[in-house]
Formats: sequence, C-alpha cells, structure tokens
Amino acid sequence: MSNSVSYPPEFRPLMSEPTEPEKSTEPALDRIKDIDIPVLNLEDLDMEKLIEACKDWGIFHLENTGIPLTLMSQVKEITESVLSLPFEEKRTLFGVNSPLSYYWGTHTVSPSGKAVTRAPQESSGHLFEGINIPLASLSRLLPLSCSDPKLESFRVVMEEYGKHVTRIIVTLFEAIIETLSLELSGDQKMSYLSELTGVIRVQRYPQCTESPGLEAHTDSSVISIINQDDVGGLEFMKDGQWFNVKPLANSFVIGLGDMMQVISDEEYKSVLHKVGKRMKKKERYSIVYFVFPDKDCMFKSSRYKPFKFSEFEAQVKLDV
Ligand SMILES: O=C(O)CCC(=O)C(=O)O
Ligand SMILES: [Fe+2]
Repeated sequence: MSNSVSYPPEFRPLMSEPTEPEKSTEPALDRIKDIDIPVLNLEDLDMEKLIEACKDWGIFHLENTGIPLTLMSQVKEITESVLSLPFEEKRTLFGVNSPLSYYWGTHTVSPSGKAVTRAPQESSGHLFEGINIPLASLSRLLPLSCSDPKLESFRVVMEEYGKHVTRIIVTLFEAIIETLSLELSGDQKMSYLSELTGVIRVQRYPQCTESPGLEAHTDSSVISIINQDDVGGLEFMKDGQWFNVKPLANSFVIGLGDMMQVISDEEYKSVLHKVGKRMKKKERYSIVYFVFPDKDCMFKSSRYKPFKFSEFEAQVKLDV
C-alpha cells in the first residue's frame, strides 16, 4: 500500500488495501443507528433549541460559524499532508524537542495535551494516530518550521483555525451560560476557556479490515469542537444506546465535556462518545479543539467538593 510507510509499523499488518467504493451489501458503520442530532445556527442562535441540545443530547451540529470555507479546505489539506509524512519523520519532527506531540495506538484522553499511548496489540487494536497541538505553542513553532515549509504552513493554518474556533467557542459558551442564568465575571469566563490550555488534536484512522477506532470516553474539556470528515464514524450514547453522528457538510460537531457538567451543576451532562468500528473503506480524519480551563480555575458546585482543574486533571491521569 503506497502510504503504509506513514503509519506506525504495528498498524501495517492490520490495514487493508485501498478498495473500490463500498458495495451496498457491506454496512459502513456496523449497524449503529443513525439519528439526527440537533443543528444549531451560530449566526442566529435559537436559545430554546440550545437548551434542548445541551440538556437532552450533549452533542449537536453547529453551522454558520463564519469560518471561511477556504480555511476549512486548507486545514484539511495540510492535516492530511502532515499526517501522511513517513512515520519516522513524524516521530522526529514531533518528538521530545517539539511543543507538539505525535501519538499512536490507544490514547487516553488526557487534558494536558499529552496522550498516554499504548501499542495497539495490547489494547484490542484501536488504530489511530494523531498530533497534539497546544494552542499556546503555535507561535513558538517558528524556529522548528523555518527549515520545513510544510510545517510552517501547518503552523500558520492552525493558528488561523485556532483563532476562529476560539471565537466560536466564546460566542457559544456565553450563550450556554445565559441558558443557565449564571452570572460570571469576565475573568471567570476567560478562566473557563483558557487559551493557554486549549489543544487542537488532528487525528487519522487508517483504512483497515475491521478495527475499533477510539474507545468510549467523555472529554475532560469544557467543550470540544469536532471537525470530522465525510467518512463519519463518530458515535455517542443516548438513553443507553449508541448512535451515529452523520457527517453534515460545513458544520462542526459540538460535544459537552466534563467541566461543562460541573459548571452547569449537572443540568447538562458530558457526552459519552467513541469512534466506532472502522471498515475497509477509507482513511478517516478528524480535527478536534478541546477547550480546557486554566489549571488554577476553581470549580464550585452543589454536587462536587470544590476543586481546582489541575486536581481533576491529576485524578484523570491516576484513573488511567
Ligand atoms: O475523531 C473523532 O471524531 C473524535 C475524537 C475524540 O473523541 C477525542 O479525541 O477525544
Ligand atoms: Fe473525545
């Protein structure tokens, strides 16, 4: 397979050859039910619909976000091109000396932006790889990227993308806070949505005969903004059942994270989600922006003992 060299060696025996587009006899997503999740319009937010989306679903599409379509194409293009670099090159480029980190196998979703990686053989064959991009590091990439035009484009495009997603999240978060009738000071709001701790994660799931994508989890973020490609495969749990999130062009998938559950005093719950079984269709890409609070941000709620975000983060790592 031509691009197999760009994948970790452990993946290669489990990957399938590129195939013709799938015949209708083969279910693309292994009989998980499709369901229409709410679609919110950022330009004209319907507050009632937003309440329903947060309360009953924890996951929804967001459209009309004002991101230029050209930027979306650039993000897709550069992500694909960087992830398609040879495996060893990615390890070197995004190794110990880089603010970015390359991971593969099963990662546990850790808020620090550092993924905990295990080899896929030990972990029931979850096949995916990705690069963590701490938002704060984007401007520090410059020295690294000078010698590599591809990395420089990656930095520039991701920085621009980061600005847009931050803008979108601020608007959305303010609206969610309004639905909860919470009065937050400007500082408090900003410490929930810290740009210092935000992480963009670009991920690739190989084409393979049959393998789980990413195991079921909730994100420890406040909000996650997922940009999944048209291959689909994102699934979430509602009322004890798994459902597919059908890709919707030119929109994002918004997922509520654990910290939103705390901020809202469990009025809104974080959404349990995973990437389902991959069939031998095509590679899948996703780009996720995790909004995390400041490390020192205090959480007080009637249902939890007061805690600092850094304490929660440490507990997540321990549980892992
Ligand atoms: O790849 C996706 O669509 C979702 C990834 C995800 O849930 C995560 O990285 O936390
Ligand atoms: Fe997630």
